Amino acid sequence: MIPPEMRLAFRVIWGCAGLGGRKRFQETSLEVMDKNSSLGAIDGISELCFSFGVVSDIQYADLEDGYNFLRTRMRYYRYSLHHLEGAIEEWNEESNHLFFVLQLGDIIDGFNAQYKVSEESLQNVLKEFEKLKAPVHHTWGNHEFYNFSRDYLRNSKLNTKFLGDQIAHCPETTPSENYYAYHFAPFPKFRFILLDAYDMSVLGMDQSSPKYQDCMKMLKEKNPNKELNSPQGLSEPQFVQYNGGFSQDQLDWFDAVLTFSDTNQEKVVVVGHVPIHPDCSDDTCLAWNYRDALSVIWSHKCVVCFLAGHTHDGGYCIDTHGVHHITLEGVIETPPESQAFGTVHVYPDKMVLKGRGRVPDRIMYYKKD
Ligand SMILES: Nc1ncnc2c1ncn2[C@@H]1O[C@H](COP(=O)(O)OP(=O)(O)O)[C@@H](O)[C@H]1O
Repeated sequence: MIPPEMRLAFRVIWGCAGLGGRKRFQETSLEVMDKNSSLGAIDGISELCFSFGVVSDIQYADLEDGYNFLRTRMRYYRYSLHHLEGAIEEWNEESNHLFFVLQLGDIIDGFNAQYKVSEESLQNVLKEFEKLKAPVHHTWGNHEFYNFSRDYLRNSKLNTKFLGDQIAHCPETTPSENYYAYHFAPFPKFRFILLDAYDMSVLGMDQSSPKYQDCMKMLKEKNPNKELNSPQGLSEPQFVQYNGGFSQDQLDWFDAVLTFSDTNQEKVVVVGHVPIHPDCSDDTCLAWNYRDALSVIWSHKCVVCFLAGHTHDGGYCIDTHGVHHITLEGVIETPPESQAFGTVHVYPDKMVLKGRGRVPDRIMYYKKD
């Protein structure tokens, strides 16, 4: 489904020519290339289709700055809201071609729950997002579950499943209500899939449910430590409580959507809070069954990239199947003098991430058929 505010722009673009809006966006495309030397290295004749914003791990709390668990990184709990404010101002300046923003999860910090201010803090952050001229797609991370139950999230403004598309003649591409995942096509031949990386998890779940019991059993089999957040001594260090994974049910749905996209010759961007490739993340921050998600992706040709957050340090790799993996630098560990967000410009042959502050620029060429 195209958000109402995008429909006019969409019609103008699609009315222009072939793979979308060539005349309308050519000027913008050259402007983007000129502004940044590393992007300027690409031949500027490629034409912009649309753009989208990315931001991750805002983790807002009305608290003094403090360290992470390992005391290696400072967290700027209060300033994260100012960083978001700055990002929204810049995105609004790009609003003629910015179709939407992806919020990659951990929107407020778990400390809010301890101080019983989760709802208030969430409102503060959502109030900032309301200033954005484009719609926001929200992903759920571990900190969503430190603050809220899954049932609460389902009925909250963090549930943006209503922005998802339905493919009527292909019912297997409709996600189940058992996990928070959906797909949407903002532009002809481009599809975005939001995955639920805490579908299998011990966070935010009704502890009397069979699913919770199964997940706890699996976690304890993989992690014998008394403290389930500790990866100490594990051969598979991703099996800690603050990570999660994908159910077979969700993976089957994911596979069905990618089959549709392959047939429809689409380019696909996959989004989840938790990274799924060891070369773009710390081993302790990967999804429990990241290999299963990679196998699904690798059995299709349509996936261009996987976008994640969670690790805060950021990361990038291109895997053996030509899929790009970007782990976005977290807003929460970004000092006031810097920034951490980006805009991805989508072209017929590549996607170009224009990073701000700690987020580096990246060029993601599509695989050759
Ligand atoms: N190595 C570790 N050993 C034990 N507990 C840990 C370890 N690393 C993190 N934790 C705990 O796991 C939880 C999540 O860690 P944290 O770094 O805050 O996650 P995030 O990066 O998502 O904010 C916190 O309660 C933290 O204290």
